[in-house]
Amino acid sequence: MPKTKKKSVCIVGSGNWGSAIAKIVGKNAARLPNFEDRVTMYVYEEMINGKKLTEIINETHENVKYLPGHKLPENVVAVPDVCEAAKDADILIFVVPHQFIRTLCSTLLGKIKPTAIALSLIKGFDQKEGGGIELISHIITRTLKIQCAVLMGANLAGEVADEKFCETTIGCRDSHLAPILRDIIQTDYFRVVVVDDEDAVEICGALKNIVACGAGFVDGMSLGDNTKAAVIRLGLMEMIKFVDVFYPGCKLSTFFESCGVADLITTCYGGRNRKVSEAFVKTGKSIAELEGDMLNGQKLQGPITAEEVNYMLKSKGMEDKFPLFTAIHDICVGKLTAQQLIDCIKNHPEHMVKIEGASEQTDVVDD
Ligand SMILES: NC(=O)c1ccc[n+]([C@@H]2O[C@H](COP(=O)([O-])OP(=O)(O)OC[C@H]3O[C@@H](n4cnc5c(N)ncnc54)[C@H](O)[C@@H]3O)[C@@H](O)[C@H]2O)c1
Ligand SMILES: O=P(O)(O)OC[C@H](O)CO
Repeated sequence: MPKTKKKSVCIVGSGNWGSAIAKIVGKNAARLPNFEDRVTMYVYEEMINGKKLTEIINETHENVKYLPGHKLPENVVAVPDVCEAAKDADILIFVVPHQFIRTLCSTLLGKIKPTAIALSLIKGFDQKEGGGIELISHIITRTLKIQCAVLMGANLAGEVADEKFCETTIGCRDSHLAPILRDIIQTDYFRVVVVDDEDAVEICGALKNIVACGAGFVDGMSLGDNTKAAVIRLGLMEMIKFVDVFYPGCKLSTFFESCGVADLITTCYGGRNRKVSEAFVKTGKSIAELEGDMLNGQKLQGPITAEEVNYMLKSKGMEDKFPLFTAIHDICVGKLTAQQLIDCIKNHPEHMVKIEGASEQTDVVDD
């Protein structure tokens, strides 16, 4: 029987989530016979107390800046040059803040194996000229001409690194590739469900970050749990509508996977977007300033995603159909105050009589 060639894995990114996933992928690669032991991890180089972060990671096996307190497996090797890190990889796991993906893809063009496949863990979109958005996995496929599946879920990096039980969703249309991706990711505490609805999985991961900002504004104003639940529910309804309108053919069932309602909940309670948005209301500082003050180099995705979505909604004249997404964007850029959030959603299009045959208008009886 011919032996199947072992697959080599590269993790493109080494932030908070990149490092947490490196812990899992490194252990799985060393444990499973189908993968090369050595996993490369592209690290955007920076100096920490006069020493290169790559050197610190390779010597101490800890990403002291983005995931302090957690040991990475010794077979995970930090590499500062992305082309060097990716050149031999059969599987490229992309996990950088979404604002950096275009540049990274241009750098990698022509420098990777043509047979490589990608898995994107990146939550966000990119603006397309002329008023649209592009999914990050589509950018990877279009630029690098390789297949790209996605992984999204209720996965706060710190909790995953602590090995607390959670679920995740892989969106992959290729039935041959799906089990390979599942195997490199799954552990007994990190359980994987694979669905074929790739685009919806990715869109859920991006849009929930906008809703998390809304949840943070509500917390900042101490409006309580009922209001926060309303924002989360309206956010979910806008997420579903967004997919329905712009990506028809996706499945409603995808919203009930970890990438949907579960990620929405965890981000609206424990995420960075929520935390910074709460501080935005309480301190009056700008989002950019708070990101710098509070996140030690980690990056917020919600406000930029709100801007990307708004760019598209505006160009299509559809801002009023998505009042929550629109209000959150307007608050982030200072066009509205957080206190105006509730005014924007109290007449939400979701608030209607949902009984077939009933009139939307209250009948007025003349006397
Ligand atoms: N952190 C989480 O809990 C979590 C969980 C699930 C998904 N995600 C998603 O994963 C993606 C990556 O998030 P993260 O938490 O790993 O990153 P992060 O927020 O920790 O971002 C910091 C990373 O960006 C890198 N960086 C800074 N400037 C750069 C540049 N110019 N070019 C390339 N890289 C640069 C830094 O070196 C660092 O590795 C995001 O889309 C995020 O939404 C995050
Ligand atoms: O910390 P956030 O708000 O970027 O959210 C992190 C993850 O996406 C949660 O799954």
